[in-house]
Amino acid sequence: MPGYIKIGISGGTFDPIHYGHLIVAENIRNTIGLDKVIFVPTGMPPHKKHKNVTSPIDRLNMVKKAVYTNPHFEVSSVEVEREGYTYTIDTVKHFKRIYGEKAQLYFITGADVVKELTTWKNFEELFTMCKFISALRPDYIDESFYSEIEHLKKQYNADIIVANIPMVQISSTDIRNRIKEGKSIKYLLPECVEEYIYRNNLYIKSDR
Ligand SMILES: Nc1ncnc2c1ncn2[C@@H]1O[C@H](COP(=O)(O)OP(=O)(O)OP(=O)(O)O)[C@@H](O)[C@H]1O
Ligand SMILES: O=C(O)c1ccc[n+]([C@@H]2O[C@H](COP(=O)([O-])O)[C@@H](O)[C@H]2O)c1
Repeated sequence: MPGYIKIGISGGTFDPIHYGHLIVAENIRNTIGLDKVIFVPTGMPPHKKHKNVTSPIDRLNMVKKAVYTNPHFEVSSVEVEREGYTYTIDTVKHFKRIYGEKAQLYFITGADVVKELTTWKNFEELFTMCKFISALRPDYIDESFYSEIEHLKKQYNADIIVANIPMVQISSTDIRNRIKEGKSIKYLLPECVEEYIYRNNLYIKSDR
């Protein structure tokens, strides 16, 4: 259909962004034929109320640096700029307003997030507004993952695709722990992000 574009939205805390996020987004872009992927760092994530998350501005800066060299990747500060807790339903409505009916939105998640989708604000309405694509993730794939996908499809008519792409064993938690323990984080995230972390003394005293 002429003028019809496919947009991926990669939402995350990105504390920090790493090659897992980037490799998954690029592979999904290729597999699904997305025109672009917009990375949306969370502002105040409601599900991490009790955790000590790095400032939104530092997380946004790291995402900007990480995606800079990919012409198909963009960054949106819409959640970082929003007052109060940030919810995906508001973000998807924001992109619907911008791109209108000419776009199909695909929200990209990892397998760990799939099991939490029914706890999200207005998730039933969200399922009517965008498709979901889940990347497999080591340690999160078992019988219950696939039965949850079937449940979401059957019960809520969710359009949710499991991406057939290689798994990447990298997490932000592991990166933060390595920094705290004085270990190397080389090859887990782009060098420009690594430099940003050390220049700004991030995660050295992380209590997560
Ligand atoms: N290695 C990975 N493979 C597939 N999906 C991933 C991977 N890392 C993160 N994701 C997905 O990216 C989104 C944002 O993740 P997030 O920024 O919380 O990273 P994380 O590595 O899971 O962080 P943390 O270890 O702090 O929980 C989530 O949907 C998550 O499932
Ligand atoms: O909208 C919600 O209620 C909601 C609840 C929990 C998580 N999310 C979104 O899920 C995405 C991944 O979150 P996280 O914690 O795995 O980085 C991120 O974009 C969050 O805003 C959204």
